[in-house]
Amino acid sequence: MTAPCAAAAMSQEPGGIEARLVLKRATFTLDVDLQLPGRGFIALFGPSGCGKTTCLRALAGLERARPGRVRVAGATWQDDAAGIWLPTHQRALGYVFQEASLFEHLSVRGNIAYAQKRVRSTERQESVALDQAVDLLGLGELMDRRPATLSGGERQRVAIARALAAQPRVLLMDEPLAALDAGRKAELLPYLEALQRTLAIPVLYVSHALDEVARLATHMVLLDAGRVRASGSAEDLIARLDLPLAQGDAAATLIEGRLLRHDSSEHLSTLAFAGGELHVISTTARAVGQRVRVRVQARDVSLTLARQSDTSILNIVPATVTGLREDSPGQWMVALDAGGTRLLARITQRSVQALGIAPGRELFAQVKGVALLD
Ligand SMILES: Nc1ncnc2c1ncn2[C@@H]1O[C@H](COP(=O)(O)OP(=O)(O)OP(=O)(O)O)[C@@H](O)[C@H]1O
Repeated sequence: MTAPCAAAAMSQEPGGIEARLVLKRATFTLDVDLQLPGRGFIALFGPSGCGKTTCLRALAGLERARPGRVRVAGATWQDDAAGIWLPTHQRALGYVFQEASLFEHLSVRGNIAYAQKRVRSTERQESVALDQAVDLLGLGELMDRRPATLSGGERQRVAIARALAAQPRVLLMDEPLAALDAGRKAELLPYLEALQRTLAIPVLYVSHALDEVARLATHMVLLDAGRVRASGSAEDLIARLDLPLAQGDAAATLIEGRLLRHDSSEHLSTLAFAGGELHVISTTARAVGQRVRVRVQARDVSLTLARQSDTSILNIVPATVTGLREDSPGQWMVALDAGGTRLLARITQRSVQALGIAPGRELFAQVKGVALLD
């Protein structure tokens, strides 16, 4: 944790993360080859036991992959072929666990300062960025408090700020919300979203909660039994019919757009995306032109062959069917392309037959619910 780098809104040199990791255990083998972007939230996603934590620990050097090769932002942390192995404390990384282990005898300020001290003084050029991290995590009011007086969510915010104070080139987060109840999770998520928008370093984020991933992830790695089943943009992976994410009640798609206007009397924002416009209820006024991301659940999308006019549904988008698959008895998942944006609709088998739904069919997607994510 000694190299200089951006903590918050400063730019990281290009390079991203490259990792070739093979780690064999008695009943499990991690065998992955990852090329990941140099910024954004990268979700490591998959069922329990698929190797998410092992992958994070191997990247951090807490466990030794053999063979292994890890490069982060141009720095080589491990290359067995070249005889290079950096122990964890020499890797410029921050690690946030399920439960924050803070120094109980130090204040919040003391905890953060401790991490900052570990960065060599010649490399400490990021104090502005650190202030930003403290700001982003809303810690201003808490700086003099002792950990014992903080809620679980507040402790996690301190743990994240402390990890950023070490000027990491990558932030590793292992299910940081898993130990929190629903209320605390909801409190912490907006802070994570702020980090997602602002941090110039990549965040590898382990989770098996699809709703969390849908809110935060820009890139996704889907792991299955120690191997990479798919890696790509969260928008793409989440909507692929050949992957298990586009299944059941939780199936949803992510749409990126720009805010066109906001009507404060109706609390209605309109955003433009590649497939047209979407209206979404929003109680906070936002700057026109701002990038916004919305989530549309497959169960909230219905299909019509002709554009409806006498309907309470505001969002009607022309789309083309790209594929379909049986989702559960009597229910089908239909994949759609709306001007290059992926959408999913979950409809009954009877409707599939009645409307003649098949790849290439042009129709209209009626979107009943749109949730604004950031
Ligand atoms: N210290 C260990 N010794 C032996 N096997 C282990 C050890 N730690 C984990 N495993 C096994 O390695 C596999 C991958 O575990 P890992 O914790 O990486 O999975 P995970 O995807 O993070 O799971 P979860 O979502 O439940 O946290 C599992 O089969 C697990 O039982």
